[in-house]
Amino acid sequence: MPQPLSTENFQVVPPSPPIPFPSKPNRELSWKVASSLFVSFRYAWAGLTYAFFTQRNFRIHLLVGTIAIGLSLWLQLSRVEIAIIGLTSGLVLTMELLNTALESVVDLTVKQTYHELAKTAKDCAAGAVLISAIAALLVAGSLLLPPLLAVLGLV
Ligand SMILES: Nc1ncnc2c1ncn2[C@@H]1O[C@H](COP(=O)(O)OP(=O)(O)OP(=O)(O)O)[C@@H](O)[C@H]1O
Repeated sequence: MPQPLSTENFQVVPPSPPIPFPSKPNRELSWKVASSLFVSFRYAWAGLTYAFFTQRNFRIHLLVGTIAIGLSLWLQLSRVEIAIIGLTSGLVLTMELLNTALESVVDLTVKQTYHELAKTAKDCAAGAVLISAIAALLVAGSLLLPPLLAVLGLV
């Protein structure tokens, strides 16, 4: 027959106070917070122009992505195919921007000193860009290349 539960082995925990729902972001450590949506876009644009003028790889990926989207429109691929090519091109550029952001944070943290963790962070970020670029190549190879070769009369 089941024994009635005893409270002897239980610890009475007072109920914790409810966690207040944050009405404002906690950004006390930030030097500056964008005051409006328009200002946020301006900072985002500043990041994009910084990456464009300082990162050769970003410029290359932007050019290749633009060519890929232009070709997919010219070859009249389906809407889904154009969307996949657009998404993949955007992914590579996004990875490149995140890589640039992470490089800046690492440099800010360790300056010009060697640190094994700095190396891991930068190498992994570079690896992420490489993976996205390989994925983009696969997408281009399977969606763009066959119709392009057909239009050029090579198959
Ligand atoms: N502070 C550091 N400590 C240890 N290794 C570092 C440090 N800074 C850079 N490295 C090594 O040097 C490599 C190149 O660094 P860099 O800052 O040029 O990054 P990157 O990703 O190659 O740059 P980019 O994307 O501009 O080509 C890194 O991948 C990392 O292996």
